Amino acid sequence: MNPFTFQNPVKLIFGRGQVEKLKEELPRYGSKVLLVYGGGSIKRNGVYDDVTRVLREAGMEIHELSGVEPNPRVTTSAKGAEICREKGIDILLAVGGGSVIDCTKLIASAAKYDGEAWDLVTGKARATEALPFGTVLTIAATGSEMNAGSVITNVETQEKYGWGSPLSFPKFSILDPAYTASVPEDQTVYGIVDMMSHIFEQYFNNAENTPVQDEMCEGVLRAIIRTAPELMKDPGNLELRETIMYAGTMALNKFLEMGYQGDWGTHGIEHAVSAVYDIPHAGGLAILFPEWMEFNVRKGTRPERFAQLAVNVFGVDAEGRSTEETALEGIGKLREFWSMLGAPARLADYKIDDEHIRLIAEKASGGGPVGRFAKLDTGEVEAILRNSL
Ligand SMILES: NC(=O)c1ccc[n+]([C@@H]2O[C@H](COP(=O)([O-])OP(=O)(O)OC[C@H]3O[C@@H](n4cnc5c(N)ncnc54)[C@H](O)[C@@H]3O)[C@@H](O)[C@H]2O)c1
Repeated sequence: MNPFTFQNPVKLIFGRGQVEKLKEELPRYGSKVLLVYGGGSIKRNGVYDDVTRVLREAGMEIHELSGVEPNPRVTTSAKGAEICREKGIDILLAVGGGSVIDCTKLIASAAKYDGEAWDLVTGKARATEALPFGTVLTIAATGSEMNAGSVITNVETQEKYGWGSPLSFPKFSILDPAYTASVPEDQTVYGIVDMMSHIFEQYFNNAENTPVQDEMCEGVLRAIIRTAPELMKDPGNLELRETIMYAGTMALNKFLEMGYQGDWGTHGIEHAVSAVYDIPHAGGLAILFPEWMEFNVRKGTRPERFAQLAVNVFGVDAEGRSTEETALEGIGKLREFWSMLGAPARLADYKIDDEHIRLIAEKASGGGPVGRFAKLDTGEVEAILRNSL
């Protein structure tokens, strides 16, 4: 293990009916709340009514920012920051998925920053102050509800970057599995792909002596793999929703990533793809991850790590197989699993051809090699993208 310091200050409030806890949590920070949400799914499934009722009962003055896009735009965060300054907002409440939460994280810091919100995303400036914010999660996927990361798109420059700061942890997050029951089938699948991808990013690391971390990653993956097919058959089952919701949070609240740093290269490549083509983040990951894995196994980048995943998570029998064969068998099982759920497998599924592949590879590797476990150069990223067409 590498030396590490771990801190996660998010108060996690999990379970049915827990939205009532907003009454205790919000007034700690003041009385003016900016409710941030997306395209309106929360109005159709009753979450908006629940939340606004509790806010009224708590005596909060409610302001709203709606229309946060999937793959949230920097312009929307800038607009939110403006509202915060104009109205003297005390606390933000994100009600939605990763997109709404990520947008809210940037609003919180941009509201206290005297410059362009995009500066905070590119690293040109660092947040030194931020408004507090809480979340009510409505889709199991990103883990944004319990981490300090945020992914923001600049449509004008065709850039999409992850950023974060110690100030962008939510003060609290309320997770009611019943709120995820209305998530449509395709988004449920994307969420499952996303959380599995987060674990893969962490699992592929170069630290030594990480048996506890390995078993934790493998255990969460096995639970997801057991639960997801049942959930696809029975989407209203709240016990299955609960398992998947908890798994999504555990996959990226950094409890799995102590003592090492994960690869995170595939996320970098996907962000470059979805900055150029506005595709769902996890749809891109479902296509790219197996190709990233296969590329590295064939290149000889620690194939034993991929073989360990194959055996311990996908139940591949290593008997009579070489390490490489075991690893490739596991990747085949991952492809089968995601296809069985209905995830896309090729960039062509999104009508993406080779026109901008070089540009995407350059965007992904602009700041140097991509990934930590496997440091890929632009040519190698381009090869993975071409294998994904
Ligand atoms: N901050 C992080 O740690 C992190 C990690 C991974 C990805 N991301 C980013 O998060 C974004 C994706 O977030 P996401 O996967 O949570 O999805 P999302 O927030 O984009 O939501 C996906 C879709 O599901 C709908 N939806 C959400 N809840 C619903 C419900 N209860 N019922 C019906 N429809 C519902 C939304 O309206 C939206 O159309 C991407 O921009 C991605 O890059 C962030």
